[in-house]
Amino acid sequence: MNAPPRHTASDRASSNHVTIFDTTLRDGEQSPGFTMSAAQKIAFAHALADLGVDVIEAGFPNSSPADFGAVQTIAREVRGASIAGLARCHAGDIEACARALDAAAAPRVHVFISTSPLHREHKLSMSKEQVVERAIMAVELARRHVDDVEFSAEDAFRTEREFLVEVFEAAIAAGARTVNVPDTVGYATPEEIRDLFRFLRATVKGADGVVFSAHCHNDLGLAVANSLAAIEGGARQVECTINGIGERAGNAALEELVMAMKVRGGWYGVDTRIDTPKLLDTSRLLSRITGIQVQRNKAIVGLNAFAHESGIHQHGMLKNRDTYEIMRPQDVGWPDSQLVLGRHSGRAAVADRLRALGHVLDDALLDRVIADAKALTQTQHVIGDADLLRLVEGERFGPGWRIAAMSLIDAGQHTRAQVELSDPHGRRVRQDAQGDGPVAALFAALAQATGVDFELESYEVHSMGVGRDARGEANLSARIDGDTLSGQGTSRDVLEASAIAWLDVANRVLRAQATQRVAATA
Ligand SMILES: CC(=O)SCCNC(=O)CCNC(=O)[C@H](O)C(C)(C)COP(=O)(O)OP(=O)(O)OC[C@H]1O[C@@H](n2cnc3c(N)ncnc32)[C@H](O)[C@@H]1OP(=O)(O)O
Ligand SMILES: CC(C)C(=O)C(=O)O
Ligand SMILES: [Mg+2]
Repeated sequence: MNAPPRHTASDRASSNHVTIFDTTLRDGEQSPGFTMSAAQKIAFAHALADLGVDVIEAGFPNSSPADFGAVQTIAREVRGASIAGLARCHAGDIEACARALDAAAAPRVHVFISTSPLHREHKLSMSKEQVVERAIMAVELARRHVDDVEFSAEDAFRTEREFLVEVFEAAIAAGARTVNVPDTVGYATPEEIRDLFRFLRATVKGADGVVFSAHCHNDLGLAVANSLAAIEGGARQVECTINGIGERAGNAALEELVMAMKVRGGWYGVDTRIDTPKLLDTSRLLSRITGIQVQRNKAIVGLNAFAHESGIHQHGMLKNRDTYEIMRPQDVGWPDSQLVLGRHSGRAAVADRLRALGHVLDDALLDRVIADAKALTQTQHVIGDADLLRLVEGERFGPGWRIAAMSLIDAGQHTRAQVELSDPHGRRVRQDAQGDGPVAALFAALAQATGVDFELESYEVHSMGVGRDARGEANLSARIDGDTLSGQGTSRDVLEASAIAWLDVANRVLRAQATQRVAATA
């Protein structure tokens, strides 16, 4: 214990480095739906250290034996970041916190007490004098165990300014190195927060020797904006969480704060140690652990953060990415931006995607494929590569056989499939066949109906799209006359997607046969 901190508090207070204090495992974990097991907390703490956060608030050790154990293991195993534990201004909490942090290379005890009139009167039943006494007791006791002590004035934003100054001065005199100014209920606006930090830094005795920290909640959706305003006001630590999880509407989202500081570095003039290309993986790890996904339009890590569907934006992106992107997707861990083809897409994006798939179409053919694609968006939201290729082949060579109807009947050890196919000339063919399972029965019926048969080299089905628009995509390939032909199909029903993929191959075989016949008679 008592290992010297890597930088003194006054170094950090005056530098342009903003300390990233991650509280995903404490404020995040204490909110409904985000409780984690000890093993999950430990795995996530390693990911946070890898990401480059400066302080990991690992939990509230006196809240339960499980949290004590998790904080203790994190303190023993995780290196590269300070490990903090939370404690009330309560001797038992502080002793437990110090014990849990015993093996940490850089331990921090974080003590807190409410200072606002509302909390003093209704929650703590304490006078101002009692709150100050408790704060001093707690910081002094924590300092007997560790050098690095943080003091938080819970509900600071709704506290009388002169009393806040008094409490912080007492905490600093007792040995606190970081003083945290939480907007516990997310009530502040950016202008007010900036002003409060400027006031505190100018007024509190000993302010130059400590780091001022912001801890903003998101009840009005202002947590990130308020944290950035606090930095403008002189805060040099921000408390935040991955994906913005935390009490009620959450805390400031780490990934948003860090990227705002990076992308708008010229404005804020500060930096962090975060290895930003790891942001997406860290966010996804948290989603896997908690089972809660971020919304598609979430900044930085949502599925739409670098996806463009509308034609005007896609056209701009293809000319110069800066038209519609303020950062590179790779800077936060995405492989690239995505131009999604859908109802709002235009010619430039369709032509570009087709070029990437090896098809350069003349204007007339491209117009027809675009019209077909727009028609397809009546029944599906997203046009995948398989859809686009089938539309091109359909326009070039005629659409070939299509599924008009299909059904499957479980007949004990076998399955019977019945298919009805149609073609653009009005021909219809109906066939049924038996197989070991639904896929075998279906493919046998298709082979008999079309007169084309082949052995599959590969066959796989996976999902594409999400929610109401989730679809199955089937991909298969077959070796025919020395060539490998592949077929793709999409549908809400994976068996129908498989049948479409099978017919995709059969139609190519039939077209090739027709072309050979024409050549032979010419
Ligand atoms: C803004 C925040 O995020 S604060 C952190 C919130 N996190 C949590 O509460 C998660 C962990 N909490 C717990 O596991 C439990 O609440 C415990 C173990 C801390 C306490 O449990 P209990 O002893 O059953 O008390 P309970 O939760 O009902 O009430 C809290 C008590 O702490 C007191 N208290 C609250 N904050 C503080 C504080 N900062 N310093 C001193 N005492 C405090 C309350 O006045 C109340 O005291 P009382 O029991 O004498 O009335
Ligand atoms: C414990 C403190 C820092 C807190 O989480 C809050 O005030 O929101
Ligand atoms: Mg909080």
